[in-house]
Amino acid sequence: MTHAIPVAVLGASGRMGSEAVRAIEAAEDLQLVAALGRADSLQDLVASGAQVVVDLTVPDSTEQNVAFAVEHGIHAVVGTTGWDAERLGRLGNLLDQHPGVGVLIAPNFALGSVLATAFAARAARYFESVELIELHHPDKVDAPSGTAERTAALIAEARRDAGVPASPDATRTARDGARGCDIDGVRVHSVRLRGLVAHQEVLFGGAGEQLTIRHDSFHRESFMPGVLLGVREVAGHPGLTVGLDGYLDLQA
Ligand SMILES: NC(=O)C1=CN([C@@H]2O[C@H](COP(=O)(O)OP(=O)(O)OC[C@H]3O[C@@H](n4cnc5c(N)ncnc54)[C@H](OP(=O)(O)O)[C@@H]3O)[C@@H](O)[C@H]2O)C=CC1
Ligand SMILES: O=C(O)C1=N[C@H](C(=O)O)C[C@H](O)C1
Repeated sequence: MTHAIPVAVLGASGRMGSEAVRAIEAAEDLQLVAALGRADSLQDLVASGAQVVVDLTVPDSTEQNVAFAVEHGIHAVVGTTGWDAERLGRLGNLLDQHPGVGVLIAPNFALGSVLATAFAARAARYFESVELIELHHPDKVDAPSGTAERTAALIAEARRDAGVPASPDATRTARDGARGCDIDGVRVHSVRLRGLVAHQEVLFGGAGEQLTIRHDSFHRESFMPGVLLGVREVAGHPGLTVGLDGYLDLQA
């Protein structure tokens, strides 16, 4: 049998990090070599001998964590939000200087969510109107969700490519926030509610019809197969990959 991949988790005591620690410990082909939090030094990553780090921390720290990993030749699987175009650009440049290293930035590790986003991008050109609602637990620190940012961007790109005009909207007066935020012309509404985990609806409207593409994560175990897939695959995908779909064959 081949050796187990040594893996470190950053943000190991958080909601996602603790779930990832359990999943990695239960996987025979992976070995958890470090479970680190805010108080630990990133040097512990190097000392642990990790080949792959899973970053499940906070938007404020993820960029420096991943840069450190790349500079030390450690592949990174990143679920943390906050990776806007500027940060991705800087990471791409850094990876150019470390050509053997792979980084996966996965806005959502749940297979159903990855599929829902792909379906939404596919449907985007066929409807006059589109809006998006994301719904999460109230302990989430960022809004809108990273998944919503990515879904909206892909929908906008598909509509632009197909020459679809902006969604109709006659609103002339509105309270702040009433129409959500605007991501590339797609309105995104964020709900924070105790009892929820992670949910998203993409609403498409055409004359006399509506298509809703909804995904629900009821438990964080839904993200674990994607985390494990990322850990197993990242070394084989040098450079930057955005979206778990980059490791899946969604055309099949
Ligand atoms: N891609 C996906 O499928 C998913 C992504 N997420 C994203 O993952 C991130 C984490 O979410 P969640 O687990 O709910 O958040 P939590 O707040 O529960 O966990 C974050 C953890 O990171 C730790 N942390 C903060 N700063 C650092 C640092 N500099 N170095 C190491 N650890 C640090 C925190 O420690 P302390 O408590 O000491 O502050 C905390 O334990 C979010 O961005 C979220 O949006 C969440 C679910 C799924
Ligand atoms: O904070 C969360 O919980 C989640 N964060 C990610 C996001 O912002 O999209 C993924 C999932 O929605 C859960």
